Amino acid sequence: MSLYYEAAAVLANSENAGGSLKSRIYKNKDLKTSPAQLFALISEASKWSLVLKDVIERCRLLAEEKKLTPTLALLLTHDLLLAKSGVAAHANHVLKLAVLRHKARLNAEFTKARIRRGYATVDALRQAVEQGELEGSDELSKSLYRHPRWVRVNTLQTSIEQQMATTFAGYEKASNIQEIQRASASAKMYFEDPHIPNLLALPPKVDLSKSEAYARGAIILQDKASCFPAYLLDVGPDDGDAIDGCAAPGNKTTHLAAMVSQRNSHAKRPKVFAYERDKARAVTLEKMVKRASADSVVLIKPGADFLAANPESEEFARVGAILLDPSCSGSGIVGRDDAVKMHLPVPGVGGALVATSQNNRKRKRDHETTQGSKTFSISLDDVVPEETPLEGQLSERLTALSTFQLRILTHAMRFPKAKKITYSTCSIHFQENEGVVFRALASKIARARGWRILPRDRQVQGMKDWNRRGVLETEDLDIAIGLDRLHKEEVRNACIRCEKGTEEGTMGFFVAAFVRDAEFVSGDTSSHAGVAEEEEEEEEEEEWNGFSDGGETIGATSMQQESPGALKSPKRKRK
Ligand SMILES: C[S@@+](CC[C@H](N)C(=O)[O-])C[C@H]1O[C@@H](n2cnc3c(N)ncnc32)[C@H](O)[C@@H]1O
Repeated sequence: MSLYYEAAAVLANSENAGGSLKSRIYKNKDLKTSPAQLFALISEASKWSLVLKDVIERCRLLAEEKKLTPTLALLLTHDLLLAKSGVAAHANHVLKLAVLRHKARLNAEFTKARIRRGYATVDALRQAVEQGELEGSDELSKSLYRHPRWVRVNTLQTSIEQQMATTFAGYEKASNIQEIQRASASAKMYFEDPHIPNLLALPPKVDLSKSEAYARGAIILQDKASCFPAYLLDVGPDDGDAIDGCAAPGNKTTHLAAMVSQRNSHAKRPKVFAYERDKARAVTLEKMVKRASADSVVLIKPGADFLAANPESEEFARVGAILLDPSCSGSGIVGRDDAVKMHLPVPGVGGALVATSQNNRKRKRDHETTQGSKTFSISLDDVVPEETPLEGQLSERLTALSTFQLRILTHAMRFPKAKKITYSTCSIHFQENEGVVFRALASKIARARGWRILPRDRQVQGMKDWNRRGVLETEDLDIAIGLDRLHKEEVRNACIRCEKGTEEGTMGFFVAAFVRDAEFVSGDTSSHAGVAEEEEEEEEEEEWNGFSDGGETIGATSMQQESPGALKSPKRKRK
């Protein structure tokens, strides 16, 4: 019987504290029940919860059986009505008796619920539940544009052709993304993305977590927008090594590693240095990199602060490209559609009160049974969110974050051989996006080292074709001062945005790329580079106080410490 109590205890943590449902169950060594049995009960009961909630409320089960909580009632009713071997408890157990007493009424209400929904047989209803059709119609009416399940095919291990012939064999090809957004939530359909190579869109509840390809990292669940930075960086054979300055959990790192590997022969395959300041997140990064078979390309710097990386270090002498995806407000993040919703019955709601001529009580109307209903989402699988929305006073947070983001970006501009940088956030706020870009372009280091925006017409094809571009919130913004109208427009149009809840099916996102020409790259001839170095020396002490040479991390700060003060770089000890 511990099965039901333990399942109810797991579900009591609806905030998903401590990880996804799966990891919380499988990592809990104190459980008496088998993790597989517990996980199966919860995920099955949640799929059926929309129907069972209705059944339980109409039977007034909670009003009559005071020992049952809404969660216990749902789990027990599920097993009573739908599990092959019924309620898993001995015959006289108090919980089993509590539902068995109502078996006939629960069965009758279950039949009525099926008929009301228009399913001729239990098998037909079961199929609809499995395919998320009941939830689907509910959600579809709420939102026109459902968020697809984006799947990146990991070219370090496989190809899109191989995946079409195996993992997605039998899937129907959609002709546009809207077909995916409107399909039933677990329909076996795919759409090949026209902007990002090796990316597929699937309906949101297609369950790939049990597929062999997902388990071994051949496919990676990654939002379309999150694939933009590595693709826009467009690393080529002449770009040498790369850095991912803010790497965990590692989706962009492994994408970058795949692109670096694709474009270089094995013999001269460059490295990707992956910085992650947070030690716990660095552990996840290591796992993700290994699972994606990117460990021969990626060199992880666990617990290391990118701001403390010494650009002059010999180790980075070949770094030509830098990807920066720093912590941000997370305001573009889309709620997880793949999470399973648990609809709990509400005590005192429903009530199969039979109408009598005496008291003229009427059966409560359908809509009343849903009033006050409690619904929560549980995240079933182990996909790690890239960012967690940060809390606090928005304007203060934005000022602190954008100061930190600018420091990260201008630090990257100091790497002597770097000629490409992408800067991205999953934020929708101007201050963290175009605001940082304008400030970076106006910085002394950018001017001294010849950094400029990568204009739209020089971007890689898929990004050039993407129509949602940057915004300029106010014309007289101080950060845009010094740029003439045409240049401002060029920068705005070079910035790429994604909006959540649109027909494009992306999260809210921002990315821009910076480049500089060979004559500015140190060691590549040119008088410009000489002038740049002189100018830069002037500002060095004023703007960046550095750290120890050799890229050692000192005083790495944690995400929670990102107040403007805490975000200052540690001191550099000069030789
Ligand atoms: C938005 S997340 C990165 C998501 C990641 N790019 C991906 O696609 O999976 C930002 C990460 O940067 C890390 N971070 C923030 N500041 C850093 C710094 N100064 N040096 C290294 N890592 C940093 C945070 O701990 C966090 O894990």
